[in-house]
Amino acid sequence: MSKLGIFDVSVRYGKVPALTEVSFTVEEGERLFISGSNGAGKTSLLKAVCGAVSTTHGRIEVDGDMLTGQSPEAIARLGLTMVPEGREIFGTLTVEENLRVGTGIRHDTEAIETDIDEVYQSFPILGERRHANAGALSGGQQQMLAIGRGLMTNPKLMLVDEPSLGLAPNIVDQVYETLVNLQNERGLTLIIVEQSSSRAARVGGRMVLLGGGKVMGDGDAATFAESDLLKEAYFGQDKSKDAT
Ligand SMILES: Nc1ncnc2c1ncn2[C@@H]1O[C@H](COP(=O)(O)OP(=O)(O)OP(=O)(O)O)[C@@H](O)[C@H]1O
Repeated sequence: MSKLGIFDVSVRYGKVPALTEVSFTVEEGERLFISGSNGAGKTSLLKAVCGAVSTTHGRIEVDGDMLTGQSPEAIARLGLTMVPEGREIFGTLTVEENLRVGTGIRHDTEAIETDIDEVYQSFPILGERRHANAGALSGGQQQMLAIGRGLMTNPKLMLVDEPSLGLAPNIVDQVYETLVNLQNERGLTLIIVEQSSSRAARVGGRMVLLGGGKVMGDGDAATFAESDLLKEAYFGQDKSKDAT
């Protein structure tokens, strides 16, 4: 089970408000896109859920368990994992070494091997290149590796920060196909930061639109992609530009 509840959450960096009283819930197995312009608070929201930044107000719960105030490790043990923006893989380590990063504290040696095999089943190319340095992989393969590493904790809820960043559109298609397949196979709840509303609309799902650290809209991604609200969130009152 992994119902996520975000209630009146605020985050500040010193005097800079990043999120102001953000509230919404996410159902088990749902696919939710977080969208909004640069600086809207998307990454801060993911980090708050994972415990990587402290909240200054409000609470975050998963299945009624309070996440607020817990360490990132404790939150990961509850079944949440974050795939960071920029992927943060270790280029000088091999693909397999990257998957093993973070398993050092686990004692279930057999389960680790099973988890690695399952990642290779989901991403055959990673299995083929398991002994290659991760830095030698293409951008798309590195994104797959970052997602694969996230799977090593057997998450119920995966938060993915801008998986399309820096990738060619056809590679982005592949990354999303993989994410959707993983979701269908594992019953994952997915929360994905995606700046392109047209991309979110094509993949399909719900969208929470952030603007200036606040929720500006919450609804079907395809409906939002057509709406003025989206342009307002990206460009204030200037609706002449394209937010796609
Ligand atoms: N470590 C930090 N220190 C100070 N201010 C920060 C820090 N991280 C983010 N901010 C500020 O908090 C606000 C929200 O930033 P955040 O990165 O969450 O937005 P975002 O929607 O993810 O933006 P982007 O699309 O550019 O990644 C911005 O005003 C940003 O400048």
